Formats: sequence, C-alpha cells, structure tokens
Amino acid sequence: MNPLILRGVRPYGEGDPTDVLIRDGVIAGIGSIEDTGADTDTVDGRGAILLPGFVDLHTHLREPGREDTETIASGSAAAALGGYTAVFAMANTDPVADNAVIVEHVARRGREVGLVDVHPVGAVTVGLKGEKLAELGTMAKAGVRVFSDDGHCVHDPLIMRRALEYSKALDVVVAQHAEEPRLTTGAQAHEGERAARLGLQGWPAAAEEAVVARDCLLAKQVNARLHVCHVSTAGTADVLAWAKARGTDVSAEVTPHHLLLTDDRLETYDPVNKVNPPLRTARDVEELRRALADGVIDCVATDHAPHAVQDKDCEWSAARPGMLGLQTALSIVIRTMVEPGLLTWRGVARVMSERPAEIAGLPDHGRPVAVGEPANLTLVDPDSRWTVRGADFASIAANTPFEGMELPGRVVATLLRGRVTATSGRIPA
Ligand SMILES: NC(=O)N[C@@H](CC(=O)O)C(=O)O
Ligand SMILES: [Zn+2]
Ligand SMILES: [Zn+2]
Repeated sequence: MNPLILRGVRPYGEGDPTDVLIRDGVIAGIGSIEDTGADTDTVDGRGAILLPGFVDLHTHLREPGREDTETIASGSAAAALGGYTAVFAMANTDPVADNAVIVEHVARRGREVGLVDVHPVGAVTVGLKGEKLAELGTMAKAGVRVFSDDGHCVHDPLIMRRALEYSKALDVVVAQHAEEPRLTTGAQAHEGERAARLGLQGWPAAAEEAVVARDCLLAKQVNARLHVCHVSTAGTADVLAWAKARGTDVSAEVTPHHLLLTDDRLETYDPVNKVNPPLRTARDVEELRRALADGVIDCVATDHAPHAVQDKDCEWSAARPGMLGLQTALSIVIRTMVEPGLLTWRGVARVMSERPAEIAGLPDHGRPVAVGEPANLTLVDPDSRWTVRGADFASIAANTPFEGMELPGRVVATLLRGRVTATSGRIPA
C-alpha cells in the first residue's frame, strides 16, 4: 500500500489546516509534509475535520437470514460511507448468533468485505428466548466482546444476574435492551396523550426505566459492567446519573433518532417512524441531548435496523419497528448536538468513537489523532449540506425517517488502517 497524505485537514476541527502522513496503516507524521515521491497517494482535505473513525456499538446487518434487507457487504458499505471503521452486528439474525459457528461466520464475512471491522455480538440467551444462558464462554473465546439479546429484553432477573457474573469473569460486556415485557405487550407507541388520541397502545417510559434501574442494582451487586442500549427517556437518564454517582460500572448509548424525533411523528401513521423503543416527547429529546453532553449517556449508537418494503409499507400495527441509521448518524449528531453548542468536535470524537471503543474494549479504534496511532480515521466536511434519499443509500433497505431532510455535514473520506474505504460518497473500486 502506498503512503497517503491527507492535505489541509484539521484534527478535531482545531487550529490551522495541516497535513497528515499515513504509512503502513499508521499515522506517521502530522505537520507540513513534503511530497514523498510518485508512489504517494493524496487526499485534498480542503480544511475538513479529521476525527478518529466512528464505532457503532449497535448495528443490525441481517445476515444470516434477511439478506433481502441488508447483508454484511451492504451494511459495511453503509458504515464506511457514514464514517464508521468498526461496527457491532447484533445477534438477532436468523439463525440467532447464539453460538461460536454463527459469530465466526459473521466475523469472517466482515473481514472478507474489509470495509469496516465487523464485530459480532453474541446472544445472551439461547435463541434470544430469555430462558437459558447461551454459551458465552465459547463465544468469548471466538472473540465476542459484547453480548446482547437486543430486540428482546433479558427480563428474568436471575438470568440477567448470571449473565452479568459470567461477563465479569470473561471480561466482556452485556448490553441490555431494557423493556419490561409485561408492560409492553401489544405496545405500538410512546404511552401518552398522543398515542391515546390516535388509538395506539402505549409503551410506558417506566417499562424502560424499571429494567435499567434493576440492572444497575444487579451490576453493582455482582460488581459487573453493564451497557444500556438505546436510552429513550428522561427518566432513564436520571436513573443512569444516580447509578453512576453511586459507583455503578454502567454505560449507555442513545440513537440519533431519539436525539431528534418526537412522537409527533405518529400523526401521519407512517410506519417508517415506528421503532423500539418508541419516539418519545420533546422533553425526553431535550434531556437525552443534555445527558449525552454531560456524559451521563456515554455514546451514540445507530440501532441501524433495515426492513423490507413489505414490512414497513403496511398498517402501523403490522409494521416492524426500526429505522436506518449508519449513513445519517453523523449529520443528526451535528444537527442535534454540535449546532446547538452542546458538543465540540472533540465531543463528537468522544461520543462516536472513543467511548464506544472503550466500552467494547477495542484497542485500535477510538484512538487519538496522533503520530504512531492506527490510521482509523474519518474526514468530515462540516459545512456541506445534503438531502437524504433512502434509495441512494448503500443499504439494501431504504427505511429512513429522515427522507427529504436537508442535513449538515458530509463524510469526505473514511480510512481503515490507512486504506480509503469511502470517499466522496462512494466506495473505491
Ligand atoms: N430498534 C428496533 O425497532 N428494531 C430492532 C431491534 C431492537 O433494536 O430492539 C430490529 O432488529 O429491527
Ligand atoms: Zn433494542
Ligand atoms: Zn437494535
């Protein structure tokens, strides 16, 4: 691989534009770089912001089982175009990733595609059924660092306790989809005045908050680490702040859609807005932004959830929950966090790269933009505007709730170990 020079870039959006030399997958120099000869590749940065490559702790790639909606190849392309260098592929595939054979297959496919590091998430329980612990040890030996029954809650407190105990011994993390199923049977939308008026059965905030509180207590009890998926309510942020203040080893993520959209989207009955947990109120959105800015919520994760047309273009109650996220996450974070002054670009690096890499224990992602560090990088043009078209995404599915919106910020290039995996909205040949 030729050496690569990024010309005129601004690490973390700070200072005057400078050059960055990348050689053998590593940042070899920062400053004014002389031309190193004919065999050097160049990217014209035009003052773009250089950040550590993004890490998504929560992606649904749908392979195996629903390759009609996303594959490891198409999802990896979407990730690279979105500025990601590592993604965690959730276990709710068909068959479920609850054993070493499936997780090894997903990891191998990810390596073959080679656009992002694809880390398989292992299921906590066999078949995501919540009844019997899966073989966490063999999956951990196969390289799994994050375990989750996402799509389902590990609702049995004894099984959750056991999972936390094992996770501690194995030095992995359990990521909980917090939803008390007894409170959400048949639920279709955030429980509140609007859902009541529209005749949609409610998903109460307490169904999330109660499980998060319980799991924080359990994690503290057994001295284990816990990660909370897709926090959606102000109350959950309160619980997390309380748990962290008393020394609980808990981390949490928020999705871009929960940082921007509210349940006023229900008015159209368009199932593109159906997601689990549901879109909440404007006050929840405001508190989630504040919690992310303050570090009560550690990071942004997309919960990228591709769905087929027939599973979304139907009546609300029959539609599957979930929305695309990989190619819009950065722009939504700029709109909701950077533009209002809640996060600097250092803050963006923290919530989209550094903290997720730390939570998952990735040694070579979320590293500083500095000499000697792995060149897993994202170059962002903060000033350019673009209009969302789901049909143009690399994802096979097109279910974006941001269709037609004009958003700030574009990924100029993504680099994985010094190799360009996306540039100007395209995957290089
Ligand atoms: N978020 C969703 O609404 N759907 C996810 C599952 C999940 O994240 O719970 C999916 O797999 O489609
Ligand atoms: Zn979930
Ligand atoms: Zn999910």
